[in-house]
Amino acid sequence: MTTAPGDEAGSPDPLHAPPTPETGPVHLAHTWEEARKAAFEGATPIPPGRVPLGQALGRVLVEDIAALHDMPHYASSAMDGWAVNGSGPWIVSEPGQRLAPHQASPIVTGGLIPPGAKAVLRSESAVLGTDEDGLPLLQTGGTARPGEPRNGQHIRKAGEEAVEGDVLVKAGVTLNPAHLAVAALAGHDDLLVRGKPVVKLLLTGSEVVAHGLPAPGQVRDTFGPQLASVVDMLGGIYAGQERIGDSYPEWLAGLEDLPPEVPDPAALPADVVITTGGTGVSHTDHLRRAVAELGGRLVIDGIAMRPGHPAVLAELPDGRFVLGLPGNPLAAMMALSTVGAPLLAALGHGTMPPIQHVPCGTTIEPEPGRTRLMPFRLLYGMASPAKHTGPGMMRGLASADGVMVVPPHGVQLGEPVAAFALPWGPPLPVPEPAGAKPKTRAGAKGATRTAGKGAAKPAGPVDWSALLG
Ligand SMILES: Nc1nc2c(c(=O)[nH]1)N[C@H]1C(S)=C(S)[C@@H](COP(=O)(O)OP(=O)(O)OC[C@H]3O[C@@H](n4cnc5c(N)ncnc54)[C@H](O)[C@@H]3O)O[C@H]1N2
Ligand code: MOO
Repeated sequence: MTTAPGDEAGSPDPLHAPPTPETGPVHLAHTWEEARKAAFEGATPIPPGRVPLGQALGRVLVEDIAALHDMPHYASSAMDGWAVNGSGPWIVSEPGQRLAPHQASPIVTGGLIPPGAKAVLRSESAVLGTDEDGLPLLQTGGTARPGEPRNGQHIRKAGEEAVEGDVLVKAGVTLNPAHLAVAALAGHDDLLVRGKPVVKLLLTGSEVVAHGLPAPGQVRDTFGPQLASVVDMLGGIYAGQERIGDSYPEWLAGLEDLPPEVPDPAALPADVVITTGGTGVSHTDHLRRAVAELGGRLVIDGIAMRPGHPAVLAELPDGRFVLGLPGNPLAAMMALSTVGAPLLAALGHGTMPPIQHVPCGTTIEPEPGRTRLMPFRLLYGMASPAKHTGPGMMRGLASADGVMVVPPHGVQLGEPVAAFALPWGPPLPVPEPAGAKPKTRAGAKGATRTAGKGAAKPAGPVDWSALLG
């Protein structure tokens, strides 16, 4: 928690103040664009690794899945009934033994076909009686059709699905549940998949409570409920969270990644640790000091943007990245979009998250020296800044269609402004090239009819909800 006076309303502070001749230039190492680039270029794609089948869903396969044995690997019965050799009647012998001609033995579905067996007679097509010596004798009967059982009937032959070495799934696919089942049938316990960053969360702040209504001085945690899913949407593997207070030893231990007292073989080592809070300059903000004590280096130390300017990206000597998000909820999500999204994309073999342009629905005044990230709602195809977007708020982002990247020199009404989609939201609309004709399908159900030259009525009812903020 930052105990120095906050900057909720944009009051002067050492980092936000514009440069003056007295103070000299404010040093925020990176512009918004530079920070994205530094995060993307500072990370190398994680090499492929083997993961157990239970953790392979959604991963990209790097090595073909080939059958490690014939599938099925033994001949088995497809029915409950009798394994038989030759035509009936059959003398009944012990299960599993070699069958001589005119011998049969009981078998269940999936059971190993005994040597000598030529077919399986379903139990409902068989009648078990006795011969004149009182010994068990099997005959066809019941529902048996003429000629039943034919040679090979109801026997699943070994190798009828695949023979050893057959390629079942080609490298490059994104693994679905059926692929995992095939891999199991083929005898695999794990698969070689493309690297993907494992992310752990370190949520800090002794004032943060995870349940119920917080007392004055406490805040309800906004990160626990959302960050795991956002990490997943950004291409990471969420691997758990730890909550700590504001003391330096807790920070140090939280970042140290000491092996647990009881080792957990299923635990994944983190590639990225995302911390929340503690990026400020008060006596309770320990991120930079802990990184320094662990021998880490700062890749990004502050970004000329708002909100989210104190964001930090560091790399520890063991190769883990530490992404320090500011404690203010909206600031944290903007820092995550700016630094976390490119970082996770690069580690996971992805491309730089795209930036598009949307027409700005209002004029936004210049604010020299920093980029502003403004959640917006689309209103008649124009980006209109959402309300309730203070650094500590989430209401505006919760109703937003995307985030505008407003350059320091501002934007004019109608001018295209850079923007990005939200990880959980639909893609931003692609603007139609100037002069493009509206698409119509002649005779299509519900197609808009043009009334006169080029005039088109809106296709559906007008959505006024964006006006409500
Ligand atoms: N003297 C200065 N003070 C501050 C500056 C500055 O430049 N000079 N920058 C302000 C800005 S901007 C931000 S952003 C914050 C960064 O603060 P920290 O990263 O150190 O975070 P904390 O101080 O721990 O918390 C800030 C704020 O966020 C609340 N918080 C923390 N965790 C959670 C959570 N899990 N869920 C909801 N809210 C959380 C915390 O209670 C504080 O209100 O520094 C400013 N100050
Ligand atoms: O407002 Mo701070 O800019 O929350 O990052």
